[in-house]
Amino acid sequence: MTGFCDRAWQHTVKLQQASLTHPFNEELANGSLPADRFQFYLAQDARYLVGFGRALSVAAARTPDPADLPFFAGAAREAVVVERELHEGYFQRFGLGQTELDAIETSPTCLAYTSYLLATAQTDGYPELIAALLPCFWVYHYVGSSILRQQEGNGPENPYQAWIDTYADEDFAQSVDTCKEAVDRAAAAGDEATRERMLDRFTRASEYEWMFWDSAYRLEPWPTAGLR
Ligand SMILES: Cc1ncc(CO)c(N)n1
Repeated sequence: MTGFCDRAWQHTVKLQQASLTHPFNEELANGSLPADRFQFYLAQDARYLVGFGRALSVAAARTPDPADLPFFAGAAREAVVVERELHEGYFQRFGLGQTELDAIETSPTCLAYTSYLLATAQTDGYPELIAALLPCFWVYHYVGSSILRQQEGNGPENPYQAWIDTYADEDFAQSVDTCKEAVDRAAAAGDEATRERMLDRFTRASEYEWMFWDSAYRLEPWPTAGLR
């Protein structure tokens, strides 16, 4: 029998494919992505990761299965500490200091996605929350590992290689598997209405993943910025 996660991926397969072939990721893969778009992405992602870490901490606190607690608490730490180190490396490489970062305003999409995860953590049940958190792992590993596979053997130095390697990594693959197992268990323990809501949260988060790259590629401004 196929589990919830396999069905959820099938349900969103067009979206996942579109994330992979988005110009942001195609240009990241061949190294041609303009630095300002990657810098904008990093500034947004640094803020996103704090919200993601908070939502993961809520999942750790609320899991009915103590065996899942170390995973969610550990993932919260990874999001805030380890991925932050990846960012720091890039901030140095691009000469981005706190002043430059502060000058990049949190984008509408970054705020929407982060707020969505925090609202889900606050108001939804545990199964819906972890279904919303799963694409954050799965989509990144899918994109990172697909890019790495495409790159096989070719090789001038790509400035984005550290990013690609982080998400293609075996440790990150392990996180995807652990999260999928927790989501499949929560889906199996719930009723059909719960699974419907889980699918909705999974789909919405997958949409936000696509939008996050798209918004960085467009250096998404606030349409109201001129009205302040
Ligand atoms: C937007 C986004 N989603 C997922 C990840 C993976 O942790 C990330 N760094 N940023």
